[in-house]
Amino acid sequence: MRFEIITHCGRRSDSACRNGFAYRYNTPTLHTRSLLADFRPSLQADSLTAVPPPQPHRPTPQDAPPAAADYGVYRILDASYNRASEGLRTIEDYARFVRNDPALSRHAKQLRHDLAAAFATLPRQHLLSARDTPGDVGTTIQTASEQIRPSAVAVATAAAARCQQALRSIEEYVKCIYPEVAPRIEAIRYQTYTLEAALQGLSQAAERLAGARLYALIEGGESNEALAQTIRTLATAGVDILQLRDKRLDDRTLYERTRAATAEVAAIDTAQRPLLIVNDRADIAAAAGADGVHVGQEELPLAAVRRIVGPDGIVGVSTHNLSQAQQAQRDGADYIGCGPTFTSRTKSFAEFPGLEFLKQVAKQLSLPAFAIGGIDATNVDQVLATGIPRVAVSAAITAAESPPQAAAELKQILSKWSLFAPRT
Ligand SMILES: Cc1ncc(COP(=O)(O)OP(=O)(O)O)c(N)n1
Ligand SMILES: Cc1nc(C(=O)O)sc1CCOP(=O)(O)O
Ligand SMILES: [Mg+2]
Repeated sequence: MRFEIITHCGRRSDSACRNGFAYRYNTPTLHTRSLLADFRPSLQADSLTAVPPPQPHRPTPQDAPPAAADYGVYRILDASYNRASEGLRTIEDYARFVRNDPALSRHAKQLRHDLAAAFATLPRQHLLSARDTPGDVGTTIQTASEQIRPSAVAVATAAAARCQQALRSIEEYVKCIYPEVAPRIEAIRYQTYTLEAALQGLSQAAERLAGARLYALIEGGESNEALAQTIRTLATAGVDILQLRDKRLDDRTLYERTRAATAEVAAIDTAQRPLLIVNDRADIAAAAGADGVHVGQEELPLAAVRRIVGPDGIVGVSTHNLSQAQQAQRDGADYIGCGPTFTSRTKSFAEFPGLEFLKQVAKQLSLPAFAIGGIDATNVDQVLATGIPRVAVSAAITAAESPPQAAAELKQILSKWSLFAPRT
């Protein structure tokens, strides 16, 4: 992604930009947030929008009672300020309580404070005295779309749009009385576009993970086309996450298989598109454009993996006891594998934490947890009874006479259970 610092907006008079920098991102991408993190050191410590610190409000001729002609402008500024602040708070709540994302939360909170600082330079008593909620003809105007909010991210996205509109209104009308405030509002408005891009981009992968029940581990197959065919049939059968796990392949072949798998998954209709995870290799996952990587207790630590796949990459961690599961959650894993549960045809183990471990995880952890190890349609009910509604399997599907049929049967059993069973 490329972005530019605009110090003199050619299309507007110098005065409009004299005091402020506007940061405009040309092509917001999923990595906007990580770039912003890189860019932040050059911004003022206490603000995301590089603007002069708020000057204390000094009496000016404007502090005389507002001229009748300005009364309506103060009403607009007061209402739009409240709308923008409420919108930023709504985004912050989503980032903090739904996404558990500290950077996104901090970004929204800082913009709310930047907006308050910009308004601190306006005479507050004029804004309050112009407020006339009972006389506001707009309070009863409702549209049908305002009542439709299908998901938490839809709420946050609608809040971002409302916030941008309110900030644009402030930016234009404040020029009537305090033109020097307009560039500060413009800089905040551009930051809300970055927020909106991050909400959109991050939530799609996170929401698909949150809704995932059936996770299949597959090998690289004999060719890219054979792998693509496997991906198509398992996605159609309802597999939510595909993990490319093939210890036989050299790096070059694993990379090529992952590239082919990434392209195949991208061509699948959104409603049936599985997440694509690479086993062990964060470098290959990142280089090939997969959705993420799965690492065991002996692979790179999560912090190192996160640096490779970036803040938007999905990172799963294998866990074999409650302590490892709790540590993975503390480290910021997006999901965990919990096993081995039963004897596996794919990998041998000396110890089996089994169903007891699953019960502990179901009671004490909040991130998505996939039971793994020897699970198939004959014993999956025992897993579900522990309170874990998600499973990761290999042989139950790949060694079945009809892998898509085995996948569909497992998915049908899993779909009967809520993903968010109450913790007993
Ligand atoms: C979903 C899921 N859970 C656990 C594992 C096991 O990963 P790991 O311990 O790294 O062992 P290998 O798969 O590398 O043999 C997994 N791959 N996926
Ligand atoms: C790769 C792997 N890891 C496990 C763990 O417990 O960490 S169990 C396992 C094998 C999963 O294959 P199947 O479904 O055929 O048993
Ligand atoms: Mg591994």
